[in-house]
Amino acid sequence: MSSSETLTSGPSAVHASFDTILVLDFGSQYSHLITRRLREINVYAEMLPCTQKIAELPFKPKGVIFSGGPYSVYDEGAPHVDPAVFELNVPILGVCYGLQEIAWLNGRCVGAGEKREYGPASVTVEKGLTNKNALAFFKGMPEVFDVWMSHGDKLHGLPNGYEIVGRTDNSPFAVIAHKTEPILGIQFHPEVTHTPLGKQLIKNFALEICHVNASWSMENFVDKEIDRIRKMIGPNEHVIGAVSGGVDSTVAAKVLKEAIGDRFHAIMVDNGLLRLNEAEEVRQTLGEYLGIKLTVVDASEEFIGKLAGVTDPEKKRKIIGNTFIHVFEREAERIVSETSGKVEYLLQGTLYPDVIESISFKGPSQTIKTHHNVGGLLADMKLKLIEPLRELFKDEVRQLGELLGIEHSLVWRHPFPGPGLGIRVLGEVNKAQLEIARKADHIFISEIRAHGYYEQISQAFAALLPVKAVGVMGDKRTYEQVIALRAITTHDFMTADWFDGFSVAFLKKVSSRICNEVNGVNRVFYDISSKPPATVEME
Ligand SMILES: Nc1ncnc2c1ncn2[C@@H]1O[C@H](COP(=O)(O)OP(=O)(O)OP(=O)(O)O)[C@@H](O)[C@H]1O
Ligand SMILES: O=c1[nH]c(=O)c2[nH+]cn([C@@H]3O[C@H](COP(=O)(O)O)[C@@H](O)[C@H]3O)c2[nH]1
Ligand SMILES: NC(=O)CC[C@H](N)C(=O)O
Ligand SMILES: [Mg+2]
Repeated sequence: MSSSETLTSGPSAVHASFDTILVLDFGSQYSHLITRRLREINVYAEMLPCTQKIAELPFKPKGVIFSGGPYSVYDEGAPHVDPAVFELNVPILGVCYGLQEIAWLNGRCVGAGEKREYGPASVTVEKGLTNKNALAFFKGMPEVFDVWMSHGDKLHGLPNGYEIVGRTDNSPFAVIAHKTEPILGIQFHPEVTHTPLGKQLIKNFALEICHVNASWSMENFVDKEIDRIRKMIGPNEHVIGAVSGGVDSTVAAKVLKEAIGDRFHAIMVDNGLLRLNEAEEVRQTLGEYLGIKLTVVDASEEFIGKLAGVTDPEKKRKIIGNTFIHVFEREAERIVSETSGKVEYLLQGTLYPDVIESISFKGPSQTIKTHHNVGGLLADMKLKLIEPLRELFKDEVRQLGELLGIEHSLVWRHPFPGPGLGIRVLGEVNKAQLEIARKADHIFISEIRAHGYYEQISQAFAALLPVKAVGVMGDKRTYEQVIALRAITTHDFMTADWFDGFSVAFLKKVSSRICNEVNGVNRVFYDISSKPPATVEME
């Protein structure tokens, strides 16, 4: 979602207003959890790749955490920090690979262990500790505590200037601390919930060793952000915003509305791939609840025309993404001519996970799907981006939405992808197929709401499969299509489970309503695939 030039936060009030802990990512699948845990205790944290040049840091952190990682520090080509990080003179905590990195840079005392250690272990704090930073790190902790390990390498000695302050049966160097400097390393992972007191340790590092002011909260964030945006835009300019009715763009739009009032122009594109009554409902709710005037641009013929005859999912996604760009280009021109004002900025609802994905040390992962990308507008339209949510996780966005008084149902809406029904009608998309998918989806979601399942599920939809099956209706043979129902639960949409809470009676009702009410369908399947190996959407 975010282009490479926006990897770091750019001009932001955040660092000026909140003490920041920097997490340097060595590619662990848990790296972002460190950031999460800090935010949960009201400490602002940001993650950057471990290769970040310290001289180019856009802010001065109050402390640095080195994450875990899949590599071995002694391997050729293994990632290493810019040694200048030690000259920042701020506390450092190394986690797993991070600990090994500290040991490697200070005496090369790391090698492959005889035994790999995955799972639970128990740390015993050294008796009679006098190390000031270790005492601060263990503040409020019992002498023995459970932790979760995941490593194959280990320290085979102490790095210069360090001492052991905690050990486990298998790891004599489970917790080490520099004798005088505030630098610590731990072999276990405090960020995972399997380390029950891990959050306390992270808190101790941030508050007792880095002495951060733990003031990060949505309340504190929002006023500053609105103020920053207002100043950035100035008193005369207009801003165009792509608004879908989804949580992210709705909250972002509300922030802009607060900042610049009617100089914010919300645009929703009716791409013909929306759900039943969606454009009208979004127009009403945004107007009614948020006082935002939304222009719905009907571009359905354009989208559906361009999709004619295309069956390849990636081609479909690219066509949809590009067509969005054309529509926004035209809209920006229209606003310029109607207001005779300047339109320099485009609002986008980019979230922190989108940013994290693009900064991870692991580098660009293989493209599974091309997400339709309003960020593509950047190059084409010469518009600058305003991304008020680019530092936030989804649950923080929801919190912010509630704080801004956005109606509950809008804040807790399931996500709906930009390409919409275009990727839920599998294979070729045309009006007739869209109509079938739209009706089936409406029945499924209405029943989910009626049965009180909506908030137990992270996302649900019906998809139309491009296959036909034989059936019998009113004594007549039918040869019709198949609807697949999908409902998932997930924390972050990176992995997901299929929802296993539907009652049999519910499934019977949905299936019977779809077959009876939607012409062209004679079978209904329920998708019981998790992600991975499946994905949430089917295309
Ligand atoms: N039909 C649409 N009209 C205008 N903009 C759209 C449309 N669909 C998507 N977008 C833009 O694409 C962005 C990304 O879509 P995405 O679905 O990830 O976010 P969202 O719709 O705001 O929230 P949610 O993830 O809850 O659906 C949106 O924030 C919005 O800016
Ligand atoms: O705005 C979007 N534009 C897209 O192109 C897109 N593709 C998938 N999704 C949503 O992303 C989440 C994960 O979906 P997948 O497991 O199918 O990748 C799910 O919530 C999907 O609905 C999209 N959202
Ligand atoms: N989880 C980690 O950081 C693992 C670090 C290193 N690759 C090891 O196996 O010890
Ligand atoms: Mg959406």
